[in-house]
Amino acid sequence: MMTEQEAKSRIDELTDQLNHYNYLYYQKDESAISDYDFDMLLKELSDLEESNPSLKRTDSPTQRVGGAVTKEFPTVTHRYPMLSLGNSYNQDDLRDFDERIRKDIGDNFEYICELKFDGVAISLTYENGILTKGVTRGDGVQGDDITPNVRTIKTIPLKLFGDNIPPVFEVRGEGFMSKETFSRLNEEISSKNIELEKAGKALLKPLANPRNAASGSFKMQDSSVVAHRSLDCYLYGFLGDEETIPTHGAALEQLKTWGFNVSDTWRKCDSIEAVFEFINHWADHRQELPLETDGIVIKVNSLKQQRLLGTTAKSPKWAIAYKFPAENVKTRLLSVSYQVGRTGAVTPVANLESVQLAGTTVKRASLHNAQEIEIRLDLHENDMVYVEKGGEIIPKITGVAVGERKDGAQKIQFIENCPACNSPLVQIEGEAARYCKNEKACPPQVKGKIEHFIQRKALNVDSLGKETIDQLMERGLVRTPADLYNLTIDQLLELDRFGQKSAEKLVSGVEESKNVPFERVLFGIGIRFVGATVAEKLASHFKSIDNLMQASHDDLIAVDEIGGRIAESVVNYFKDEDHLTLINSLKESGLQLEIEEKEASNEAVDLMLEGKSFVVSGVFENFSRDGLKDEIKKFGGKVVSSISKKLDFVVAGDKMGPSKREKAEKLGVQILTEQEFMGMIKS
Ligand SMILES: NC(=O)c1ccc[n+]([C@@H]2O[C@H](COP(=O)([O-])OP(=O)(O)OC[C@H]3O[C@@H](n4cnc5c(N)ncnc54)[C@H](O)[C@@H]3O)[C@@H](O)[C@H]2O)c1
Ligand SMILES: [Zn+2]
Repeated sequence: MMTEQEAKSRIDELTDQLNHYNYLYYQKDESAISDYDFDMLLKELSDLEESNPSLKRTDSPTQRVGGAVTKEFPTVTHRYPMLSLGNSYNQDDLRDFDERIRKDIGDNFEYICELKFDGVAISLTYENGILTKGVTRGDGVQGDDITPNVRTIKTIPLKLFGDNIPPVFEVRGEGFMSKETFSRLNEEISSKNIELEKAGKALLKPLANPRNAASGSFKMQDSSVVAHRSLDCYLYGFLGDEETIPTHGAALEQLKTWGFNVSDTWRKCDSIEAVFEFINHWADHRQELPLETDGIVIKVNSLKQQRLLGTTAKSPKWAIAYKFPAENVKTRLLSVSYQVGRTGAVTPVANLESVQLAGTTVKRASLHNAQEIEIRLDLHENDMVYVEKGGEIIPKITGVAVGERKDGAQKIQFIENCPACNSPLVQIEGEAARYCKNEKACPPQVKGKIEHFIQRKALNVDSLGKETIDQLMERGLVRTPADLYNLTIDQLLELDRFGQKSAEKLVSGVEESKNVPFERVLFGIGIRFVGATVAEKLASHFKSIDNLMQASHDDLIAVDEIGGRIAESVVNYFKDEDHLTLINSLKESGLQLEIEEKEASNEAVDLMLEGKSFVVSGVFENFSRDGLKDEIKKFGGKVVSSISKKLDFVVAGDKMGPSKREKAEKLGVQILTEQEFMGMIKS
């Protein structure tokens, strides 16, 4: 237990600290700590105050809305105070909330659940159907009159149409910046910074996150600049003097009919369990929304019951926010390391002080390229950085807490030499990446080429693992993919952790890869820009590696979907002596370097699918979708696009849509697996 003295000093400390964070957050649009950390400190303060009521300060952040009015705009007193919301982070908190409500109004009530849009609260006043005022929340009692800025939002109606419009009323909503606009603005800043950097001028600061960007934009003096920021707004509340609307849900519907932008994501929930379902759904899907959300807002539906429940000084008792676990945290940059890929592209990776983010421990974040490091983020050694988890697996750094940078910290400069082989790096015109051009001797590039060659979509030698490749390279047994075909069991037995069984398995895996069709071999040799699909196109057009090697730039671009960049890369590839040696030795080892020519015996191909119609759906292991269609046609079958009663077969691959499957089943169309189809055409 704390002594009273300890409690007092902690309460003082927290009060000052949180008031300072509020000041930065609401006045400067800066987040010095994460929202989650802020909320935890606030909770600590509120718990301490509860057990020591006499120590509570009059300026406590637990008692008031965090913002304030500014001097830049006229001040407006709100007709109805604009409050904050109570917070919760887990189901228990929500059950407590539900219990409190039951105690006050009994069991007969419903909730409306909405998304908690992450922007800034605004209040709009309409008089005789005309927008007359747009005001910020300010300190909750008074706000800034930002009407000209609010008018730049295209989805806010300036004049209302419809029935039953009250003579005077207020709507509340969240002004926000979409994720797309946020990235666009940051890209603009980034390209301006390239010029500023060239001119030796001070760089512009990138926007830290959409919320702070929206808040900063609403407070700008020049509304034409605000207009360029393409702000938007979702409305979620109606306030009027007449009691004409019975429920919150009805109010949302009414607002929509009057032309307000109401997000369709809200739902009525008749129990706290249904609320949990709503939360779980959006926890998985909120990344798909065009704007950021930081939680869910749960409100008692009946406006009469809302009035019965009332409010505290800071927030309504009939509503609560549930916040998603943090997906944006701040941590320290420890160092930047560089990785060299198969193509020689060097990618920087940030090593971070490990931190919990959305349920996982994060130690690394991708940094993309030199421009990202030096210009967009302007990273310095030991910077505190904001890390965010988007859809990708590797989190990314979204911004830097510039205020916390240590004096004299050095700017981070992208390396000039390859970290693996020390060759000078080069920048290719029109590309953001820097490359190590020592492709034949730079170890990670050599290794990357072999890994590319043996992957499933290429030669599919799954008995060869990364560590084995390392060992084979170290012992000089393998330098190019062609060397794989000369490996002997005896050589393999020399390797660490290799027994007779694994050695045999590897050799037979390599042997089997000789049956892999030409297009996959072509993909496997790893010509730049020749991915699996391009390889297939080239293979089916040129039929053999010999024809392809003789093809000119013009021959190549004459092929469907082959552009100049690919053509140039192919032509250059075959100019290299070492590549020709590789091809020759693959040929000698007996790999498939031409399409098995079935045309010659075309007459002999049984048209065993003649008169049958097929729909092809999903992803296949042995064919591309087009390849499979060709196969059907070759055997006399007909490929159609939609499933009907007349259809004979559906060939179903991986990821076939469930609705298609359902339809086929309903119409009694026979569904074939890839294997079954292959069985049909086997002669
Ligand atoms: N990182 C920091 O330094 C820092 C500092 C201060 C505050 N904060 C964050 O801000 C929070 C406090 O801000 P607050 O007082 O604005 O409370 P809040 O953001 O937790 O909740 C109230 C606000 O939610 C918004 N909202 C979004 N969708 C809504 C909907 N459908 N219905 C109703 N309201 C909706 C409204 O703007 C409303 O004013 C803190 O909990 C903290 O997370 C962070
Ligand atoms: Zn290198």
